[in-house]
Amino acid sequence: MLLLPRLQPLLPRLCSLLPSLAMSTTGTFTLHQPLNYRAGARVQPVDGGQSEEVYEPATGRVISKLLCSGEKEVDLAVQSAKAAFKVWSQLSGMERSRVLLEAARIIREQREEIATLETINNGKSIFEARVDIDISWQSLEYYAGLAGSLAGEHIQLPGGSFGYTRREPLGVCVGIGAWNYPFQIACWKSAPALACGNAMVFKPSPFTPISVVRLAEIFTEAGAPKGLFNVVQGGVATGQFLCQHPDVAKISFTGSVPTGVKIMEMAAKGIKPVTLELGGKSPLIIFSDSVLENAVNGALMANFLTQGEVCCNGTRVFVQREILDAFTKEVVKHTQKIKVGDPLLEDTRMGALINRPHLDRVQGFIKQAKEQGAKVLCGGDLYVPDDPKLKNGYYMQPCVLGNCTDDMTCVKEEIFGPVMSILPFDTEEEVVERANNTKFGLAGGVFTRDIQKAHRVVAALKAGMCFINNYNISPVELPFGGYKASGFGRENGRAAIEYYSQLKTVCVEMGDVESVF
Ligand SMILES: NC(=O)c1ccc[n+]([C@@H]2O[C@H](COP(=O)([O-])OP(=O)(O)OC[C@H]3O[C@@H](n4cnc5c(N)ncnc54)[C@H](O)[C@@H]3O)[C@@H](O)[C@H]2O)c1
Ligand SMILES: C[N+](C)(C)CCCC=O
Repeated sequence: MLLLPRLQPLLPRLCSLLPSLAMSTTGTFTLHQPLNYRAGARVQPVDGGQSEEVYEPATGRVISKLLCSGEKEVDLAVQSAKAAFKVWSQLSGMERSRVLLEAARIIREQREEIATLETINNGKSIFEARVDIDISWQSLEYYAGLAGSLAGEHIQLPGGSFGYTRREPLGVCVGIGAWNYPFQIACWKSAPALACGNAMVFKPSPFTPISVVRLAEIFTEAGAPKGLFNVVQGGVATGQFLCQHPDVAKISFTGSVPTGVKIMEMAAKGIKPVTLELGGKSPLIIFSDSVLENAVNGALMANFLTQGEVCCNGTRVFVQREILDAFTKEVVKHTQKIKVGDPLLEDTRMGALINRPHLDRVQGFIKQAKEQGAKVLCGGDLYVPDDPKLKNGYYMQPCVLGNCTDDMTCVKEEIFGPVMSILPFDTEEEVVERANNTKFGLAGGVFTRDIQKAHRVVAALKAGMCFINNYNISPVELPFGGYKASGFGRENGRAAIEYYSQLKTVCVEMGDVESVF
């Protein structure tokens, strides 16, 4: 019941939007409304085939069912986006900006409701879900700010002739999302796409289909043309229909490396540009001259947000040998204090993992780590909360592994769970070489008081998103994306504009035509 007083002022609105949310504590929410959104309304897919159960990770309950969209429904969504694109792309940047600002305002106003939905469907703590929703509306505000200033160049040519460039939208963009940050991923994709004048069809992960439909409703409420942002639900087949659709101009994908490869293959066939935000196994390097408390807090931030299900997590924690014991002792002490349990309770800091198969997979990594010689310094076991309604939830104790070496599976593969591996090192040269010895290149972090060393080391890291003396903060002004197998293209920051627009060059002759013939 802890959230109810906080939700009280919103109750009339919540009751009208999602009747069961107003009554929700963990274990009470159900949703029977359609989960597709097309042409400004929730709809059932015209050719909905397979039905998928949607779970509440905190309890293991089925809370909704989605119908996977087939080829016809995908086509209707794309046609709806195409129609909206005709109108939206003709607006000025300032006009588009106003709609995005209004959407950001509505998200702020409904922060608690959306964060609650996210927590119920994803399993992350309400504390974190609120931060995700804040980052989401900030993304809309940021691109609303840029929309009015998107412009080309004027270039003088001989004899008074000149050229100019126009920054134009691409058309209908497809967004495909992962389940760890459902609402935030949709905002990171839709905000720059819409600011540039595109329309979007978004497919969330079938594990977390719920909150993105709220985003679609909010865009409509904010004054976007009907069809500007559509949602189709489904898994592999629905994603493939989207990627292969001839009227889709661009695909922005967040997910695993193997799926990223398939997306790129499909995009290649249609010569469509792609943005790939893929997985990682990022290094966090802690030098002996770090402020120990900051380094420990940084390592916790780098490993345990969203139950460790974070693409850019710094899961290979390299610690300089002089402080290995002191760092390990502190990090274990703090990890043991992380409150695991009901994600809707205010003091919970780690909720439930996304589903049973994923929890089993993470447990498998820990078992294998032990077999390969790693030592469990804390956590790693399944956690069964006392509250009977949480008995079938997907909980585990956050885990710190010591005695790790670079060749262990837990150090090489993305676990996507709350498992930190500690690796000792001696010299700067050695640690840079080991940190880069991975197929991934999403992120990296350095803790040191030596400013020259900090910049030298991040310059040497082969990773797209580097942190000095912090980790996993996400200002929307900063570009985010990977090197190597972690993908390419950028979300956030001005850089994302490049990936949602194209440049037209216009050459203007002011004199007569001098033919060479
Ligand atoms: N770099 C980032 O920004 C970022 C952010 C979040 C998650 N991730 C990565 O995502 C992975 C976890 O997410 P996941 O399990 O949802 O990934 P996933 O690759 O299994 O699925 C991602 C999305 O792709 C869809 N999909 C699956 N196969 C498809 C196909 N053949 N064609 C079209 N669409 C298809 C899924 O339905 C889902 O919506 C991790 O590897 C994580 O690192 C990366
Ligand atoms: C908001 N974070 C923590 C930087 C995560 C970004 C998305 C990666 O999964």
